[in-house]
Amino acid sequence: MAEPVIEIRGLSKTYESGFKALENVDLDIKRGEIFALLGPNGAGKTTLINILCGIVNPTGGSARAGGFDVIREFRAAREKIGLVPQELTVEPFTKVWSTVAFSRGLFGKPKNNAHIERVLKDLSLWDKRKNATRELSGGMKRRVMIAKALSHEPEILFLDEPTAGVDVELRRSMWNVVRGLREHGVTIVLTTHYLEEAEQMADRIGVIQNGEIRLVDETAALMTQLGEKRLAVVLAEPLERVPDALADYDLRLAEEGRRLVYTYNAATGTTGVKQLFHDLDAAGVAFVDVDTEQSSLEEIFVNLVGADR
Ligand SMILES: Nc1ncnc2c1ncn2[C@@H]1O[C@H](COP(=O)(O)OP(=O)(O)OP(=O)(O)O)[C@@H](O)[C@H]1O
Repeated sequence: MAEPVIEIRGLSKTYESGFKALENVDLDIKRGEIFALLGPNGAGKTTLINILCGIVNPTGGSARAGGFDVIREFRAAREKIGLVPQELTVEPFTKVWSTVAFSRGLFGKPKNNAHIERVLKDLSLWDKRKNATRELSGGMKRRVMIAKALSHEPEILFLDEPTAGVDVELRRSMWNVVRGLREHGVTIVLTTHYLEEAEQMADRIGVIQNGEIRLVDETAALMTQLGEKRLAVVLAEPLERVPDALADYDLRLAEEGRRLVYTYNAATGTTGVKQLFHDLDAAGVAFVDVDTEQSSLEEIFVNLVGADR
């Protein structure tokens, strides 16, 4: 495993109200990966990020970011981190260049115009550098927030729901921006409830629910290990019910009996598809076409977090 850039051990948070927002979280984030923290509202995603950024104090456990303890070595750890919070908070009248350069100054870093220029170019904001932020579109403002978070050359970038309330086109362009940042060596941790976003963007996904990490895995492995596949057989003649001869298969009729849907797990090795075709033939069920589909992360997620979602 690549060297972890974030190490979280037994981290817990009970708020003063007595509410347990995090319970005994263990998690390593690898250097250079895009990690998606996926969970329903109130799962504890922001609490976790806020602890790593020194905004919330944990009530148990420890965490290190970029090699520094986030509490005992707060300043050093914080310098390694760029945070893009959920809410858009840009100063309306300040010019893009100044607002980004100013953020760098807040970390006590010496001026570095070449770095600011590179960040603005990476985020396609270079042409807007002389504009006041209020003259920008919502998507551009969000990119300004990212530029600010990158101004002090952090190793780790936290994006708390980077595409909340953003349209599909902008969301896709944001995904490209984030992938580009990874190519420049930044480790990215993002929170999302958009499953598609985690699926499209992340190298690994951690599912968090009720303050506990339920599962961490490579996105691709998650998809195949947990992914059920479905085979839809398009029937020549609609059926009223599944023939008794096929009762041993996980079959259901769809589209008013015009499709017979077979569910199986592709990861188990034997799919049973060949035998099913044989048995369909033997039962005198004629078909004209087939399609397969793999379950999306959405379904996996719903199966995992169930009714609490
Ligand atoms: N200051 C606080 N005092 C008491 N409870 C809090 C406080 N901040 C957060 N919580 C509670 O902790 C839980 C986790 O909140 P958190 O913001 O970490 O969730 P989240 O996963 O980021 O949710 P969302 O996806 O809605 O942003 C929630 O039930 C929330 O109400």
